[in-house]
Amino acid sequence: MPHSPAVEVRGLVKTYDGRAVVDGLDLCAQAGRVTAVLGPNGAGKTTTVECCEGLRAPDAGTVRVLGLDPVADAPALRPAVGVMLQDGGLPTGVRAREMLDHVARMYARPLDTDALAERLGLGAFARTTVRRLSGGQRQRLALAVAVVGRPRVVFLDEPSAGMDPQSRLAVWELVRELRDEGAAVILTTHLMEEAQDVADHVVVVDHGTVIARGSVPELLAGGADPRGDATLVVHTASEVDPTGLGERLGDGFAVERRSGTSLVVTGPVAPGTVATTTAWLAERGVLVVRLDLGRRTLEDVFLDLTGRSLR
Ligand SMILES: Nc1ncnc2c1ncn2[C@@H]1O[C@H](COP(=O)(O)OP(=O)(O)OP(=O)(O)O)[C@@H](O)[C@H]1O
Repeated sequence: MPHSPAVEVRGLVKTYDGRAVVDGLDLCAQAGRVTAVLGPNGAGKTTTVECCEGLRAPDAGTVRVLGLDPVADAPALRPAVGVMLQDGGLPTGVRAREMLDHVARMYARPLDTDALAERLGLGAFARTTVRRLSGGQRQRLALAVAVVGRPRVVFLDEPSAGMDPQSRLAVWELVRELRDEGAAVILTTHLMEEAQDVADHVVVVDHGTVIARGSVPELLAGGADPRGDATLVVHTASEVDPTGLGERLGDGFAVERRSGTSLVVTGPVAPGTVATTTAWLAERGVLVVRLDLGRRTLEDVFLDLTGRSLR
C-alpha cells in the first residue's frame, strides 16, 4: 500500500524584498529513504528546509511533515523531528556532553548517549563549551543532538561540511542507519560524493525551483546530456586542436578542449573509441601521455544542469 510522504512540499514560495528565492517548489521525502537536496549557492535549499522545519512561514504553497503543518503544529511535531542547522544552532556557553544529555532528557525514548557520543567521537571534547569547539566538532555535536530523540524525520543542512574524512564516514554510516530504521532523512549538501553515496533520491534545486529529481542512477542515465554515458580524457604532450576528431568518432560523441594539452571525449565510449582517438592524434604527430576513462559522475550531471557560472 502506498504511504503518504513523510515530507510533502507543494508549490512553495518564499519571497524576500520582492524576490522569490523559493518559487513554486515541489518536493516529497519518503520514510526509510535518504533524500538529498542539491543546488548552487543561494538556490533556495536552506530556505526550503527551514520552511519544513517550521522556522520560516511560506508565502504561498503548502508544507506537510508527517501530515502536519510545521508552523501551526510545531509542538506536536517536535518529538518526531530532528534538525541540524547549517550553523549548528547550539547555545554556545554549554559543555558539549551536557548539551547532548540535556536534549536526550526531553525525549521519551532517546538513544543511548554514551554510545552516540562514542560513535561520533564526542568523548575527547565532552567538557568543552560549544563556543570553543572546532567547526567539525560542533557539527558532530549538532548531528548527535538532531538524532538523539530517534526522530521519524531528520533534516540535516550540510551535515558533513567542514568535517574531516573520518567524521564524514561516521556521519554517512549514521545516516544510513537512521534510514534503515525507517526515518525519512532530508539532507542538503554540496558534496556530490556524499549524495552519490548515501542518497536514495536526489532533488536538484536552482533559482528556487526543482530542475531535476530521481535516484542517482536515473540522474546519471538522463541528465541534460543523455549521450554522455562515459568520458575519455586524453592528455597530450603538445597542444592539439580537436577540430575533426568528433566527426571521425561519429554520431553520439562530443569532443571538447579542456586545456591546450587535454581533450575530453564524451559519448558511448568503447574500445574502438580509444583506438580511433589515439590513431587520429598519431596522424597529427601528437603524443598521448595519459588517458583517463571515467563514467559520468553526479558532479558532471549537476554541472550540466546548473551551468558553470558562479552564483
Ligand atoms: N532572511 C533573508 N532575507 C533576505 N534574503 C534572504 C534571507 N534568507 C535567505 N535569503 C536569500 O535567499 C536566497 C536563498 O538562500 P538559501 O540560504 O535558501 O540558499 P541555499 O541554496 O541554501 O544556499 P547555500 O548553498 O549557499 O547554503 C539567497 O539569495 C539568500 O541571500
